[in-house]
Amino acid sequence: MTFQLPGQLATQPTPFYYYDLALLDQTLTALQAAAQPGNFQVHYALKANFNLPILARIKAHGLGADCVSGGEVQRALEAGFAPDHIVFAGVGKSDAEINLALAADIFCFNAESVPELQVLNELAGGQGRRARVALRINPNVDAHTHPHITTGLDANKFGISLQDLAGVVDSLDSLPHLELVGLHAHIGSQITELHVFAELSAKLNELQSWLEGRGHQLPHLNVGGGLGINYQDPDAQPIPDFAAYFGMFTQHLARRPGQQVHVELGRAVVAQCGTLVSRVLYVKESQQVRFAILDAGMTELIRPALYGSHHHIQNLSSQGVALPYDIVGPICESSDTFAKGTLLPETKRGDLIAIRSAGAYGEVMSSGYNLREKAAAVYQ
Ligand SMILES: Cc1ncc(COP(=O)(O)O)c(C=O)c1O
Ligand SMILES: N[C@@H](CCCC[NH3+])C(=O)O
Repeated sequence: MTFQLPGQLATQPTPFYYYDLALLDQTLTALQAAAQPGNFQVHYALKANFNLPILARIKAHGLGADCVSGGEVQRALEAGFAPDHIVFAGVGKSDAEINLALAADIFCFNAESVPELQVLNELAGGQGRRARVALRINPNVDAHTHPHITTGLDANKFGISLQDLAGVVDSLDSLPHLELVGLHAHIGSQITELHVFAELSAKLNELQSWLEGRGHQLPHLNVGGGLGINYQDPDAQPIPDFAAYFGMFTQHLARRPGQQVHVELGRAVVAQCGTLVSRVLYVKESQQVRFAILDAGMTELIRPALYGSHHHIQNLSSQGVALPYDIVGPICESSDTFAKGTLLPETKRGDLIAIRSAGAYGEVMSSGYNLREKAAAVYQ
């Protein structure tokens, strides 16, 4: 499979995000084919991409929604996700956000600290409700990914550390408006070394037995998201290996009879269906470097500037001889660089450039820096 921009988009003003909805559908079909036989329930992590046409497809394939803000809870409801298919995580939920989610009667809050549990208890009581909570634990498992997107180590702000867990569980006795329904963990994103999920499972198994010993049965376990994608060669692997991902939990998680296991994938669902399409404004050759200056920049896709991330870049207009280019945007920052020394066919002003695998954490992280207009999203 090679990437092609639908012909009618060749005249679309650039930059824009192009979403291949057929690929999204194929991805969702493959995801559910891998999840359903093992009875895994997938809550899609809206933070990766919350555009309504994308959410409509995701909902149509039977996934739930994992949200990290009141805005995302509202967006999930607007997209038609049933409240009992919505979960809400986040280390800093505001009172207004908690009240909104309580009023909507969402399935579960993934709670991350004693002070948060206390506020949840008070606000649930104020609404005359009991809030279902899962304790997000910090298992201190290294996800072997970029440090900025590692979330399950002691040094990270996320979750309840294992040393504090006994105290947190004790505190539940004095919080009558909460109902403990599960354990939750999420150790990081863009994970490609799947053995880390075996380590996570082992930690969850230990904790589950310990909680049962204290009289807490858990109707559900939530193992988070994190499955990585192939940024180097998206055409070689447009659909992630979902079977391998679920296989890790089938093999290593000690699931109790009837227990639900939730996963919260974001990137693996939407990354490959999205492409940032841009045009070359100028080619500038200095003594050492040949720059291709695009009309898209870090304002449209910040991942390379923020994490040094690689995205596969193609010139869709040229078949010429390959030359090395530093591919940069128009923003007033030297970090506004998509790639250095990338080989592209000889490139000129007006050429269309595709920046691949941009469907997750692309458009959602865009900004108006330099008073830029938001890029359009087109769906085919
Ligand atoms: C709590 C939680 N769940 C799910 C996700 C989705 O992760 P990913 O896009 O890596 O699948 C994230 C983001 O890392 C997260 O923080
Ligand atoms: N924004 C990150 C992923 C963060 C995941 C959310 N915890 C990325 O682009 O890779």
